[in-house]
Parts: sequence; C-alpha cells; structure tokens
Amino acid sequence: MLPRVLVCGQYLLMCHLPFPLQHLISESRSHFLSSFGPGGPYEGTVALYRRNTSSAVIGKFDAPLIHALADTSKVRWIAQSSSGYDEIDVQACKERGILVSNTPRANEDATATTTLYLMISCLRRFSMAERSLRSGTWKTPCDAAQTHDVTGRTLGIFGLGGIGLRFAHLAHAFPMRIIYFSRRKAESVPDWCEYVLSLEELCKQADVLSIHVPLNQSTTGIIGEKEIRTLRRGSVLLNTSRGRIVDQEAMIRALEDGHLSSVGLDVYPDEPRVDPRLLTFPQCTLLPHIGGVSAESSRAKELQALRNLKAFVLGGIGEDIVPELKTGIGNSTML
Ligand SMILES: O=CC(=O)O
Repeated sequence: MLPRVLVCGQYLLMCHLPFPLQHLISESRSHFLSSFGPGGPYEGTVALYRRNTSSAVIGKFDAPLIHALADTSKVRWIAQSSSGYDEIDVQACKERGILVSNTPRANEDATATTTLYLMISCLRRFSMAERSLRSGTWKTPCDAAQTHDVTGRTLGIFGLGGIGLRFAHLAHAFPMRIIYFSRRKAESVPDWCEYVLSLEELCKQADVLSIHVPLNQSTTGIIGEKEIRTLRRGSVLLNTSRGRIVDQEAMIRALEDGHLSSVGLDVYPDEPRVDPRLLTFPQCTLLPHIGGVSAESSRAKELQALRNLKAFVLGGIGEDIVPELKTGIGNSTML
C-alpha cells in the first residue's frame, strides 16, 4: 500500500502530489483514533496535514491524542499548516517519535500588516470612528482630537522573529523609534532596530508594546500585571500572536483604570470565546483571529506544508521541523 497522507482541517489547493491524500471523514475523536487499523479508512497513513480547524471535530492534538495516534497508527509526521503549533503537544510527539513541522514565513506579511492596522486603529481610534458612522451617529462618541499620531512614538517589539521584524520595517516608515527584546539579540537587523536587555526595559520604554513570541510553557502569561504596570500610563498593547501569552485579567484591569489606553487584539485565550468585558471598551480594536490569513498567505502555508510532507514521504525527512524537535531526529524518520 502506498504511504498516505491524511488531511485534517480545511485544505484548498488542487495540485498533483506524489502520494494519495485522504480527507478526514471522522465526526468524532473516537472515530478518528479507531480508523487507522487494518481495513479502516485511514489505514496506511504515515503523515498528517493539520490545520487548527480540525479541532472542532477531533479536538486538539494533546498528549492523550498523540499517544493514541502513536499506539494505533504509523503516523510519524504532522505538518501543521500555520506558524503557531501550540495546539499540538510537541513533548508527547517527542516521546513517541513523531515529528512536527510548521509553516514559518508564509504569513509574516499578513500578520505584520494586521498588527500595523491594530496599532494605527488603537492610536487614531479608526475602528471606533467607523462604528460611530455605521451606527448613524457620525463622529460621536469618537472624538478625533483626543487621538494620537503614530509618528515619533516608541514601538516595543517582544520577539523579533519573521513577523516581528516585518512589523518593525512597516512601523519604521512613519518613522517610529523601534526597540525589541528577544531571547537573544538578532543578527543582521538594521541599526535603527535597537535591542534592549530585558522585557522590563522594553516595557519601561515602549508607548506601544506588540507581542510576537510563540505560545509555549515559558511564554504563557508572560505579559502579566507587573509587565503591564511597567508600561507607561496610556500605553497601547497589541497581540497578534496567541491570547494566553497575556494575563487577560490584568489587561482588563488596566483598561478599566485607564493604565492602558487601548488594546488591539486578534487573539484570545479561549477562542472563539471573547470575554464580554472586552466589548465594553469602544476604543479597543478587536479582530476574530484573522491576522495571518489572506489569499496569498493561505496558499503559501498550504504549499509549504505540502513541501514538508513531500520531502518526508519521498525522502524520509521533511523540512521546517519545529525547534523543540530539531534534536534527536534520527529515530523518527520513515527510512
Ligand atoms: O495564527 C496563525 C498562525 O499561527 O499561522
């Protein structure tokens, strides 16, 4: 039997592939996990193409799912079609010899553009102004004279990966002063992109703090009460990464007492649920996790995930393995 790839989640491309694609037909997690055996619809599957949309049917790829998958199937590769892979328990994958790839780069421009929009909208209150026009009250209650120019402000970028750097370039055009903090000082970044030595220093200096680190154990809740209160009064917080990186309760308290003038969010801790208290701050701009999605980025993500799968199926090892799994690869290849 030819090795097969199972598509979990939305998949749009029509292209010729050197392996058969099976689409998910399961309507429950238990059906999914019991379908890899002999005679089952997913028999012969060695790799999965995955999007987060599959969670609605089969749930997150948490430790129980990964262990069950390893026990009942020959799956050795999960190609996540997005840059974030926090819905996959990579430690469990490591224990069971399953590799995970993601699609870094593919949505850098889309996500950076979304962050730019959120920043402009928070400072100039454009989303609020549009809502006043649409509700028939023209400019009221948005008072444009109370809004702020972007030019000349200090943008603090937390995490200077591909998206953070692309956003830095876009924001520098105003110009803004750009500072960043990452686990390490980035190589070959422009001189105008200044490294600061700690997250605390970043928060002290920024008028706008923008989050571009991935969600993992060490970043969960990393922007908490202390970091938010270290920002100057009236600062803006932007998050297009993952909701759980910010302590939502601390953020809402800071909106309530005016320490944060507004927040621009594309992500929330418990999506698709949005805490109703956030809707009571009209000056905030809130998007429904669409930041990394455009026609171009969706195509690029699918192509990149398929390239990773093709390399795995044909050569025994794919590309874009997530950092946590880059060591000890030898045991997990198909060959
Ligand atoms: O949120 C979008 C992504 O992780 O690509």
